Amino acid sequence: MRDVWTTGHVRAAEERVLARTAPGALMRRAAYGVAARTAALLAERTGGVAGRRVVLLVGAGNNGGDALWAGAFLRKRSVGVTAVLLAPDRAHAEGLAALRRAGGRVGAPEDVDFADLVVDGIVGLSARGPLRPDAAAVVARVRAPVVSVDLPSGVDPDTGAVDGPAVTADVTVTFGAYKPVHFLAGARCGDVHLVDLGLELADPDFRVLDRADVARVWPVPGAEDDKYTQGVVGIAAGSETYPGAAVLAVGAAVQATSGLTRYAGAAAEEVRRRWPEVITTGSVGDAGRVQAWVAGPGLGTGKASRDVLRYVFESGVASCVDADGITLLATHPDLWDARDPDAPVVLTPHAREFARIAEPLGITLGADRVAAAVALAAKVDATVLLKGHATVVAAPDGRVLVNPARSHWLATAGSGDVLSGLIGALLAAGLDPLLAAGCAAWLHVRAGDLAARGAPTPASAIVSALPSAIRAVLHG
Ligand SMILES: NC(=O)C1=CN([C@@H]2O[C@H](COP(=O)(O)OP(=O)(O)OC[C@H]3O[C@@H](n4cnc5c(N)ncnc54)[C@H](O)[C@@H]3O)[C@@H](O)[C@H]2O)[C@@H](O)CC1
Ligand SMILES: [K+]
Repeated sequence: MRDVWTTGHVRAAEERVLARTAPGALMRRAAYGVAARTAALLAERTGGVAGRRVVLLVGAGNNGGDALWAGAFLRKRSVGVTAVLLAPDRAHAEGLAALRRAGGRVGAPEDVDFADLVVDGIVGLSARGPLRPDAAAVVARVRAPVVSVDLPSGVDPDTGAVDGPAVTADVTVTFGAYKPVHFLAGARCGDVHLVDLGLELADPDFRVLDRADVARVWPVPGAEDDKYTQGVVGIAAGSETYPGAAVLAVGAAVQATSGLTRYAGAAAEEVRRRWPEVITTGSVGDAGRVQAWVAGPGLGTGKASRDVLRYVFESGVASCVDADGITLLATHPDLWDARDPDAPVVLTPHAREFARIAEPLGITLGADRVAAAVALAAKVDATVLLKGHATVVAAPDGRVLVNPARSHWLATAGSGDVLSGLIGALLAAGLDPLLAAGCAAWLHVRAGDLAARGAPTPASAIVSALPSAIRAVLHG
């Protein structure tokens, strides 16, 4: 589990440490970490360190100070270091003096063309908005690998939003704590390394699950278990027009756990043909007992579908409402009245579905995707999984998980149906809804990677890859 704090919290914690450490000590510790990673990347990309040319892009604040100090440390390893000062009269004075003492020089934007590696110290925690034109012009020249100090300049530290020129780093060296940008805009950051500064921080703004967290809670049958004790999930999905959504959601549920899967709907025949272990019926009322429902994928938005959703809400068990289910809630908000308030609901909107359901409630999906998900979760008292390149899962009590993508092959038709089946199976197994959604998103990404292996993948191949992904989770 990695804990992540927004910049306000990091800054406050830094102030407390600064007050009790020698002036400049924290910055040199941070800069030493940057220098170490820069040397490692130089060695990896060019086969050596001494004699290589590093250009520092130095902005007006302490982020630039870190870069200048890092340059001074690199000089000790005989690296040729040139600083390009973007705000010459505001460059960090001690850092610049240290670089000069160490034999580094101040150069011009053209020096970037001859760099073996560029260190981005343009802007850090105080960054607001995209790169300014002078900084953007220098960054546009960069062809060498980039190490970003704290975060890639031009990317919003707290939301990961990019709305103009910004740096794309190969490596980011950050200090004290992970910030939202590292997971909400992971692709901009490259490999992220954390340098410990001994900060004391309270509860994180969000968390990121890792393999061990998923392994700890993924349902594994014990000696006393049978198909019922592991949780029965019901899938209310698919229609005559869209039987595929049912087959995919059911397939994911069947492969996710050893609990029983039931299916209720118009695609019973197709489901049975593909998944003979599933108990199928034509309607939710005849399905029998379940511990959780998945309602919505390919279901349609007519009267019959509304009745399905109402039945699911009234049944008093946990549910995952996806796709057409979300649209129904947006167009017929009275459906919420059927919901047993003790039964947890997980909503899994993509951006357009999110807007559909949230805007009438006064919540807009802006740059801050985490804030939007948290607001909707609190408003409708449901766990909200907001899909995107970084999946945000917000619980109604304010806890948040973020699950970054590793590639974008998962953005394919039917992929969401697979995710909803996974969530349903984990809800039925009794996982806390936040963890059910978070672990499902995590496994979905890994299965997507296994299925795609660098090429487009159909969603049915993601379903097929689930057992391998679970094996990798459980057995390392
Ligand atoms: N506070 C501390 O204790 C520590 C801070 N450290 C470093 O200090 C950084 C924060 O330093 P500062 O608060 O001085 O601020 P920054 O260095 O992040 O920003 C400084 C200035 O950059 C300019 N700027 C803002 N947005 C810009 C944009 N889009 N394009 C171009 N210029 C822009 C503004 O004039 C801003 O005041 C951290 O990111 C980290 O690198 C580290 O040295 C560790 C210790
Ligand atoms: K930076």
